Amino acid sequence: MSIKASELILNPDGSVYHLNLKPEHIADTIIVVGDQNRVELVSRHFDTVDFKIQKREFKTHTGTLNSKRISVISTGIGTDNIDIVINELDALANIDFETRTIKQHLTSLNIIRIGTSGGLQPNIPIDSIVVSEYGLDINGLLHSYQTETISNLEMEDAFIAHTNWNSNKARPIIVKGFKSLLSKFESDVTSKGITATANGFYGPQGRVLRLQLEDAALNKKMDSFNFKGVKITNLEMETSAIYGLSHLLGHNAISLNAIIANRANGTFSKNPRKAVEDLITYTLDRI
Ligand SMILES: O=P(O)(O)O[C@H]1O[C@H](CO)[C@@H](O)[C@H]1O
Ligand SMILES: O=c1cc[nH]c(=O)[nH]1
Repeated sequence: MSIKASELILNPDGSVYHLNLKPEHIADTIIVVGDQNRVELVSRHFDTVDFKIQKREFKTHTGTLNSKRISVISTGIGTDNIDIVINELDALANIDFETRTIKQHLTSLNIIRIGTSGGLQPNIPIDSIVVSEYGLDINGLLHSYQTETISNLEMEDAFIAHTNWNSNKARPIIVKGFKSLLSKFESDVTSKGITATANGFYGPQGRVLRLQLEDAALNKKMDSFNFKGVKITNLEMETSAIYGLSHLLGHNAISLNAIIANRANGTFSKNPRKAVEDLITYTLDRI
């Protein structure tokens, strides 16, 4: 069955709607970063960059590193943007744009997030790296899809009970990471745990400037959550959607974050750019 023009939207030049990419423009290994200025910080390590494009916040560079073809794409901020990026990347890999039909042989992409994040545990140092063992959706995005196969009910129920989760909010979904990529990217300089993915930077991450929070104790309750030894390490805005959509579409993903804020101690990195550059080097050394 052919996918309608209103569902799979292609630009007049045949590229996919938001990313502005054609299938030949992406590699099977794709680094995703939030900040469009980070694309260049990654691709300047490549041996070659043979393709560059940008539309809105979605900037892509594709090239080679040690003979391996790699793309780096900026997602902008938030799971709403991740929904666009992962669905359009999957379409580029697995839908025939001529016939608008799903390909017989599907390609599994390796998607690697290089992000920044706030640490929740007091003992996770500023400027260190957290590898996400799980993504915790406290933003609701994944509820638009059929999540029975990817959710972890026992863990989610324990989180809901521990935090006395407000039932007016979307039910949290906890998605496991991908074993092979986890073992490739974790080391004795990384911490690992659950990455909570919020749908905002201020209230949704427990920050107070002028507005009071619905649940002022939520960050503390997340800090102290412990499910069979697994704790919530950090808060950011993309990982749960990357993990959830990657599982559902048959891709592999890993999320690596430089901890630039420590929410438990109230501290912020003195040099966040260096923390990000160190994470880029760490990641590229292991690809
Ligand atoms: O630095 P990036 O990758 O954008 O990640 C983090 O920074 C942004 C908020 O400042 C959010 O996107 C959050 O997830
Ligand atoms: O605290 C932080 C730091 C970076 N990004 C976030 O989403 N939160």
